[in-house]
Amino acid sequence: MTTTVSGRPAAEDDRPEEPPGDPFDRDVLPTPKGASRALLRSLLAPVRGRVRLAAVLLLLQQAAVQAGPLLVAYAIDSGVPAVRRHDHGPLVAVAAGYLVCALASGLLQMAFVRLAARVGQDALLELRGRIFRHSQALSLDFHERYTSGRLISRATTDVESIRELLNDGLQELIGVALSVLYVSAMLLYLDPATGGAALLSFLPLALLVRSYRRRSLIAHRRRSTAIAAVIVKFTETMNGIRPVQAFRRERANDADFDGLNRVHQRTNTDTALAMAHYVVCSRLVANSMVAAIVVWGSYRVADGSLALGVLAASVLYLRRLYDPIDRLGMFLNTYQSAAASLEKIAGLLARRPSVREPEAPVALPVRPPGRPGREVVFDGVRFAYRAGIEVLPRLDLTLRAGETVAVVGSTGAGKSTLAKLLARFYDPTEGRILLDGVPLSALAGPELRRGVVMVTQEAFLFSGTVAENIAIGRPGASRAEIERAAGAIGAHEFITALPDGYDTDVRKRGGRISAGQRQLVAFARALLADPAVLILDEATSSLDIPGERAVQRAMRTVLRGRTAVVIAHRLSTVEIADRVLVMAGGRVVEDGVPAELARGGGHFAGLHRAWRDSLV
Ligand SMILES: Nc1ncnc2c1ncn2[C@@H]1O[C@H](COP(=O)(O)OP(=O)(O)OP(=O)(O)O)[C@@H](O)[C@H]1O
Repeated sequence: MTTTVSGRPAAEDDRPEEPPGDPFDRDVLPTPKGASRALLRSLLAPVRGRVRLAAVLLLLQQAAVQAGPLLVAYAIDSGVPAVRRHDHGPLVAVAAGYLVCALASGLLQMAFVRLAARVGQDALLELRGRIFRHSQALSLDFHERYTSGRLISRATTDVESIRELLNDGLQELIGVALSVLYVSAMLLYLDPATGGAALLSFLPLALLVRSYRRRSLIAHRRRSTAIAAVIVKFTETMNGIRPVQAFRRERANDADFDGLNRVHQRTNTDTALAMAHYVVCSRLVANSMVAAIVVWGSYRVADGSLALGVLAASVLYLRRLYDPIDRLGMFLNTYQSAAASLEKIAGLLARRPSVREPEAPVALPVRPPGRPGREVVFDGVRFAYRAGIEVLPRLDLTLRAGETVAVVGSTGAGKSTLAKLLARFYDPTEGRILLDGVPLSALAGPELRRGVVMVTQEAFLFSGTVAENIAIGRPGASRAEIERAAGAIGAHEFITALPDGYDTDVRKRGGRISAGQRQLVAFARALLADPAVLILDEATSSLDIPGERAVQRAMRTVLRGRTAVVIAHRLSTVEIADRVLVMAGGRVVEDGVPAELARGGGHFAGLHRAWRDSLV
């Protein structure tokens, strides 16, 4: 079995075309063949013209650089004998030529670097934008499994390694390739025997490069995975800093982080070791070759079959031939790092949203005036998050337009799943969900979001002002509309009491807005959105009595005049509902008017009694 730079078996590192198990357990998602290259091509396509111009600049710059030793040979073999004849012309011409070449090479280099930097930056701007847009468009099931830490790693460290390739790496590669071509041509021109011998030395060097590329790609893949793991741990810990501190998880987290950090350090060392191995071996080959050619050339100069100037120029050219081999190592290092990153980004960009926009969207029928909300039908709906583990076995359910439906049941009963299906965060595995007779899957995104809105438990606030947070419900809403919505919800008073009123930044003065107030802002947002169907995942965290009353009042306002589904955790919420659904094991086991069900002898009656007792 072959072993890798870090001593682990190579087999486990081989490119996972069809990796066993869950692809999300790995950092590299399955990528269609050639996707990395296609991605790079598509990034460079809009700047193709400038890439060509940059290549021409580099071509000319190399020609200026490589003219040096030829001028030296001319100076020794023609200039010096001419000086002996008191003819200074050739030597002056050599000096002038040298100066012109040096100047031209500097200016061309500067023009190239500026152009290449602009090309690289344009391509990266596009790539970062693509990663963001694509990630945002991917469905919830993807985000639940991929994690935001990995996405951050893709958009930062992976993009950064591609930046290095575009900025420095390509210049290195083109520079190396051109100088090898020029130098080989010059050597062959000066002395075909020496040139031929130098070219032969490329054979062991090519083998070295091949082996280095393989080792280094493996090392870089591991390194990029290790960085992502560090970022994932970091973001997860900081996002959950409250439970971390509440449960004194700091020590355990330190230990976990230390472990991941060390893996990262080790993978970094692995990439450096692979590079060092290559550099040492390539220098050994290069130096042995130069020594051999110098000895052989000296004998040829001694027996008169080679001019001294040609030997001197050949040795200068040989040095220039082998110098780029180190630089080639640098380039390969950058390239493999970028290739590993490109592979991961391509894998991410190859994911398609599992919840797709319809190809031929259908509009919702116009609501008759005065009719509140829309009718919702779950038609033979079955659902599994993961293949084989069915969470909703089969659901046939009709929610009448304008009805407020409370959904209750023990934890894991499937309440949130039902709500998320109705909000089309997921598509049913089988069956359809209809809104006034139109399948959700046939509604275009904006139409769906106007039709169905879900307010989640955590009542998330985005960075920005309170007014901006409410306006998310209806972009473009006027300040008066925002204030009216907040007033209807009963949030106006607390908002105006904030230091900058509606213009208070919710993040900067973090924590200033309490849990109950956050919910009120979320309700105001929903009221402004004015959807036909509102889904509300009631917060489980208990508020103080005035806070609770304010939220209850606000809830009544926001639910009025539409079809509403509330995942209820409180008796007071169930009591305002027209209908209650009791769920167990993914099925609706009871369905009726709350007061009637409470009088019966089923699940809900028990739950109702327990609630009442807890209030006494
Ligand atoms: N993202 C997910 N991936 C896989 N399984 C999930 C996912 N979300 C929920 N489940 C599973 O689906 C089942 C129903 O979960 P759901 O969240 O709908 O229950 P719930 O009634 O809303 O519970 P709770 O009141 O605790 O929120 C549970 O067995 C749960 O483990």
